Amino acid sequence: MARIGIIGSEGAMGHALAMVIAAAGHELSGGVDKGGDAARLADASDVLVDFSAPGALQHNLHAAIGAGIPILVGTTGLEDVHHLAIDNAARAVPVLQTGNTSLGVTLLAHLVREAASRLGPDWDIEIVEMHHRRKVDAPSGTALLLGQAAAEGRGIELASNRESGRDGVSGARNSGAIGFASLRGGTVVGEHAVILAGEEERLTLSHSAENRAIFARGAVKAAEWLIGREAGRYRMEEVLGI
Ligand SMILES: NC(=O)C1=CN([C@@H]2O[C@H](COP(=O)(O)OP(=O)(O)OC[C@H]3O[C@@H](n4cnc5c(N)ncnc54)[C@H](OP(=O)(O)O)[C@@H]3O)[C@@H](O)[C@H]2O)C=CC1
Ligand SMILES: O=C(O)C1=N[C@H](C(=O)O)C[C@H](O)C1
Repeated sequence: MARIGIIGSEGAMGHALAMVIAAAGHELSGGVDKGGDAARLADASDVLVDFSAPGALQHNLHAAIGAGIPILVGTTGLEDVHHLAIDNAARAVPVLQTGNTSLGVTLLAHLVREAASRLGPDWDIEIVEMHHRRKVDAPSGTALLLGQAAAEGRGIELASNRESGRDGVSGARNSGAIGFASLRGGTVVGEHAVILAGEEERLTLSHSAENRAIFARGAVKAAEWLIGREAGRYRMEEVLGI
């Protein structure tokens, strides 16, 4: 049994996590939201699970370091400065950051890497995602994770080949670009499709999340796995062994 502390405990993911933590026989050591004391929560926990907001990240990493415990970062909308902070924190404690903790998306990323590598640069890659109307960041963390997998398969950098938010006379598609399109509406939990468009044929690899429990189950698995590890930055693939 592990003592798991939730950052973002009153949010949609916080509620999904609390149910999975109880079902898995772990102890919910507490939860914090905006203005809460993450350091105190960390002192009472074996591991922190963060599904909150990018603005909270630095504070949460400090809390984990202060208590000497691992932290799983599921929050999306992260920028370079956040990834740098994660790299620094990972020198002191185990940290796992991922835009999607589900088994399905973790496997999908492998398939996308493989497809992008085998099909080569003549196949255009476009990533389409749809989420609920409350979502504040775009493209989704998952779309970016899948874009990163495609870029790795291609042997290119995502940052310099990324095209998103096309509008107006935006010009023809740049050769080798990885495109992103984001839809928002209703209560959609998470839909992602990676389209590889070639000459007169198209391959689509996709994932549909039907319930946030899939993210919560993966997050709890990752939290269990992180306890007792050496300091370092880990990936979801390592947790799931795929
Ligand atoms: N990696 C993955 O697999 C998944 C990632 N996510 C990501 O997780 C995050 C949360 O998603 P979701 O639960 O739907 O969002 P919600 O908006 O439902 O919940 C966010 C929670 O975080 C809290 N919060 C906001 N700012 C802070 C802060 N500075 N410190 C502590 N808590 C804070 C909010 O509290 P308050 O209301 O007081 O502001 C709220 O309780 C998003 O970034 C989302 O993209 C979501 C699903 C899966
Ligand atoms: O905000 C959400 O809800 C989700 N966020 C993650 C993302 O940005 O990809 C994961 C999932 O798709 C749900």
